[in-house]
Amino acid sequence: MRLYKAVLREIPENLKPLLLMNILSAVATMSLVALVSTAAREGGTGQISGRLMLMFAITVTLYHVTHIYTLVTASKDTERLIHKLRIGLFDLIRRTDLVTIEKIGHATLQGVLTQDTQILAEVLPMVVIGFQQAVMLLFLAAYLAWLSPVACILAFGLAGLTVAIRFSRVRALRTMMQRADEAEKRVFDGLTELLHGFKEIRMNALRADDVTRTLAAASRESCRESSLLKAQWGRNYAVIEAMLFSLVGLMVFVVPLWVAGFHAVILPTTIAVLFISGPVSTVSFVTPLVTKAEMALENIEKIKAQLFSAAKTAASEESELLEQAPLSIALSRAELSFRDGKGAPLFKVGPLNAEFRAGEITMITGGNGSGKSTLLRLLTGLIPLDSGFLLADHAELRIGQMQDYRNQFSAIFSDFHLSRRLASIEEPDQEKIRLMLERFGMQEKVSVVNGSFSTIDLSSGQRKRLALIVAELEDKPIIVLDEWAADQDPHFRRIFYEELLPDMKTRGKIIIAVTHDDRWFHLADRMYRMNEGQIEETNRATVI
Ligand SMILES: Nc1ncnc2c1ncn2[C@@H]1O[C@H](COP(=O)(O)OP(=O)(O)OP(=O)(O)O)[C@@H](O)[C@H]1O
Repeated sequence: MRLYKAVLREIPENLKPLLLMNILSAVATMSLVALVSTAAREGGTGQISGRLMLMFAITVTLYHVTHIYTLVTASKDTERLIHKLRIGLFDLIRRTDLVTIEKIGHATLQGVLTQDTQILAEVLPMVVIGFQQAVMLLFLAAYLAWLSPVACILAFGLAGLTVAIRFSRVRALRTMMQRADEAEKRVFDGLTELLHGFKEIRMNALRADDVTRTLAAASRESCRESSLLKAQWGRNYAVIEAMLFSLVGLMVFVVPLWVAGFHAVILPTTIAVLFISGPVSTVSFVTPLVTKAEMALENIEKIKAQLFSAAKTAASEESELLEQAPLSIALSRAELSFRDGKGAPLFKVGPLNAEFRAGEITMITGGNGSGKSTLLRLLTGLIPLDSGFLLADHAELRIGQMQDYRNQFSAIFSDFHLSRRLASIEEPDQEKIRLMLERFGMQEKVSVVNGSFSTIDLSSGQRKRLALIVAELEDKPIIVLDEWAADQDPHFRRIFYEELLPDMKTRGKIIIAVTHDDRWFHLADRMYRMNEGQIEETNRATVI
């Protein structure tokens, strides 16, 4: 029971009070059956005592209070469980390396963090109610056994048989749920394709037809799987209903034929059986939901385990600071292979040997797909090496130092993300921001208000300029720029190469720039060229 273990591990605080309330509510239900039976008997004589009415009112109140407590606590605890699971996942995600995150995929992570947690949120309170009703059934069974052992055996025999039939179908239902979930995921993927590729789709009828055809097929499949699943649910529900009516019939028509003197207890027994019907129905309704919640939790835990093992390799428990801001960083015999799902290598980078020094501009060039971005990811510690070493000031970096090492960088990757909040800067220097916005011709468009840019709805070149302003404000010892100037106009390109990079150099930064701008290669102190995953140091003249 994955679900039970998770509850025990994450939110054990209210389990005992919940159990107590469940027992009280079961006692209240049992008392209600007895009171209703007595009142029905007394009603036949034309006299109902006020004491009985008072006891009835107290018992109903007790049931109501315990039920409310169970519902409210279960809902609150479910949200608490989800919050804890999410916080755990957020923390693991931030500690995991980039390859693992990319391998798992954004869609899967989003699915786990939203859909699966949502399923838990909906289902867990119902499971608690199911448990409450199961406890109630135990007490009602005891009461029925006291009234008539034969009636108890027959009633619970039939109820047990129905629930057993339901259980035998759980595996089939689970498979159906999985198929319905997978079909729904294909619809989601198709929708993502439709929305992300909207521009291309609008411009090309053939592409639009193909995407909508695929999406329609996925939706049809999802419709079919969900219909099958819901039809099965409907059939199951009908079986339960038929069982409930059969139970009453059994008590009224069959048992009196077998058991001598049963007529004396026929009224309380029938009332007890009517009270059993609700809980049996709830328990059998909740059973497949447990399966659904278990599946959602399984998804969450699978991703959590994947993230955990990657996070464990990426960082040690003991975090260590570097002795100083590095004056040189290097890769030595560094290797990395991208592999497919079966482990077969797709692309190998390395062995890489390269050094980057403070007060130097190092430019990296190379064709598309030659491994430049991968080199930057390895050098910045975003992805771990398969073999070889990452060095700072000629000393191999220890796992515990990796976070502090990464903290030494400002980076603008080709797929950079610009955040509106200047979260990486403790106290933004307003004057410096104003001057930089002016230098980049952005003073009319953007300002910084309460530590956030007033807008980031800008052109891609303008967003890159803002990213560079952030990097300058961070003022880290190492700056990595992946084709920063590629989408800048000639004016800002010139400012970048002839003013900004030399200025950073004077301030003693390690500057690493991937670039194809051969017009400015002469400004590099060191040049590397990447080719099919290999790196070679080259002199500027050869490259030009
Ligand atoms: N996550 C990944 N999984 C599998 N292969 C990858 C992955 N990332 C990159 N590759 C492969 O590694 C090779 C190098 O990619 P990389 O992005 O480093 O090249 P690049 O030199 O930066 O290219 P470009 O100039 O086009 O940006 C490519 O063949 C690419 O297909």
